Amino acid sequence: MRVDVVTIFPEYLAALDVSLIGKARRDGLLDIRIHDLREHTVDRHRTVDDTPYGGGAGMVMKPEPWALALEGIAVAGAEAAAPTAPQGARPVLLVPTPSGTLFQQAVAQELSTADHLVVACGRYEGIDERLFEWAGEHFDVRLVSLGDYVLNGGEVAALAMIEAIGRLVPGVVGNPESLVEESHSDGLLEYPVYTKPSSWRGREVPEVLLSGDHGRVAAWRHDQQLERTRARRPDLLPGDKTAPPLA
Ligand SMILES: COc1cccc(COC(=O)c2cn[nH]c2)c1
Repeated sequence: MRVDVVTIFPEYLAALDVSLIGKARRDGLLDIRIHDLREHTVDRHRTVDDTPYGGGAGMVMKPEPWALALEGIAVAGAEAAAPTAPQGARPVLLVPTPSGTLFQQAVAQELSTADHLVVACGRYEGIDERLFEWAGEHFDVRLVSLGDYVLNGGEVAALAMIEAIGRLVPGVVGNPESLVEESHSDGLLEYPVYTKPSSWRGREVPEVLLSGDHGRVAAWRHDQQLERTRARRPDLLPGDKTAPPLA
């Protein structure tokens, strides 16, 4: 998968050189390229923002530098896209924004199958809306929120989304088994985990986990997932949300 990130703070994305994502880059599984939006300005002051029409506080990002940056990527990307990419498979333009649809594991799963992801990191009060209208002609535009809170810019959200998506690309995570039993992969929260020592500061590991009875362990883990999900995220449970508390 090719991933282009456009930002006015390229150094923010240095974290993508570390750990599993960094290794996937070095192994060629993820072709991640960071672009400085200011390289695509046309004035001496390298202006990327201006005051909002209609007034109000803050600044709005100008559409032209973004269009120039994205054109450079989309055109270049078209040549460099994986030869197996189906003709006309438009790149996904992923825009982290408080006004987007909620980013969830299902979205990460879907986007992990894309050939080309372009992530636009907005700042200030946002990007001129016409940029997204223009981009819709060349990209599959996805305005996505990490959650109901506001960050100063899209970079932190981009790191989270790229990690959530990238780790699902085949080969990035060594043992794909570890992707199966994760929180949200089966719609429930993850069960509690334990490791050595079996007795720690007077606290014991649940006996069932030491029993060697895989059937009992699996049943206990599933019960724990249900209990945790009921307690912390009843919204994830299908059907009647007011299920009576566990006995
Ligand atoms: C594209 O325009 C903007 C404007 C303002 C901030 C941001 C950064 O994203 C967030 O703040 C965010 C993402 N998910 N939850 C919060 C982008």
